[in-house]
Amino acid sequence: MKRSTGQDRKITSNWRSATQAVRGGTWRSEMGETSEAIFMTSGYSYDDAETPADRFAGKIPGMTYSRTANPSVQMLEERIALMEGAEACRCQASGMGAMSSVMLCQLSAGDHMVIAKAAFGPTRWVTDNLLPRFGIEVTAVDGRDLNQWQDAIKDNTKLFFFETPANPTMDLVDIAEVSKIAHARGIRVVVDNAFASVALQRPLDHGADVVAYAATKLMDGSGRTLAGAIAGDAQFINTILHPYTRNTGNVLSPFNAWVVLKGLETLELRAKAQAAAALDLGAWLETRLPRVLHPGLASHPQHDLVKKQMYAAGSIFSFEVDGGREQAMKLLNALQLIDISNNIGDTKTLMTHPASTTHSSISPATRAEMGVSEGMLRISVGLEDVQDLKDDLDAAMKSVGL
Ligand SMILES: N[C@@H](CCOC(=O)CCC(=O)O)C(=O)O
Repeated sequence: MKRSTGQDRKITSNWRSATQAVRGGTWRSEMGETSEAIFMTSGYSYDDAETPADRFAGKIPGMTYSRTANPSVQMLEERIALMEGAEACRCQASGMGAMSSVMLCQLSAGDHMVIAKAAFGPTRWVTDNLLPRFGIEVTAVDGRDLNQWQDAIKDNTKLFFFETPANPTMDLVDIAEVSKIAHARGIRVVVDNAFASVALQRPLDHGADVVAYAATKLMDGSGRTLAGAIAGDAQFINTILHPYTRNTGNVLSPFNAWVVLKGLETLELRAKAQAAAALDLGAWLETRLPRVLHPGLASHPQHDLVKKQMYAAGSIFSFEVDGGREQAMKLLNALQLIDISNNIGDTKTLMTHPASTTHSSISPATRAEMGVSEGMLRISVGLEDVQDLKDDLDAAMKSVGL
């Protein structure tokens, strides 16, 4: 591959996904390094005074300051855009940096947005507490019900936002149908795709306008760094999102961008292997517990939607124990191998009690409304041998009478 081949869309858009994940976006320095370079610099220097003036004026391309652009971050942005089938991408400092930016960059006082009520706790904190402070109205709907999306639309509705699968209820949203409803009224559709990842679901292919990520999760894949990303059409990314992030400073560090670049190289292998392990574990757990919420299982009410919009149901699922918070905590405490951890998308299997961790920032009433019960546990399946995970869960469940 030549030095700038990875940045040439005429070439890279013809590559298949595995090739894009390994080589897309790569821009080599004059040293010809094979691994992407980490440009740990905040600023840039110029050979003459006219060059920065021309770059700031947009007359010539080039870096000016790492809050605006950085070569390592730009390589990651191009790779993600390519993999998503998007025209452009901008990275953010964290997943919630991405979610808050994608809302705040396009909404103004007097606007209205609709969110699927089953969502990550801090996302609901932003929509329920922060946006109303700036005069932005939010309606939360059951994302599974197309009529509720339709009925929630007002003359000032600008944005539909949803997670699919949703954290941690595993509700799915029909991306194509909800996008049709939105587009009929000129509403932009943003999908938080962190639970699936681009390896298992490409929301833009199904009609969504923008895809947003905690790249912290499966994109990094080894639980090393916080990162966020937003991909979509060039007009939105470059003229609506970028001025917002450039001037408010929610940007990714070059080192963290490099970590995610390396993670993307193995994303497809990991996502598929972890999804297969999660399905195996979910089917086994279903023989032991009354309620396993896994869209890949035939028992999930939206199982058919997986076939329509996902390659596989993903590596994360939830289940419930009858004994509420007390029994859920005891089960976690009895684990020997699986980590008690409120994160997802790691090669290590992680389990958490959402009501007391990832969804603790929202009220008990909102949690109940979205279906996050006190007895719910969420598992993010890693790359260990599935039998070892079953043995660990089996012992823990027996110790709490399950
Ligand atoms: N999306 C992840 C991130 C876990 O984040 C936290 O546990 C922090 C929650 C907070 O800020 O309130 C997940 O769901 O695991």
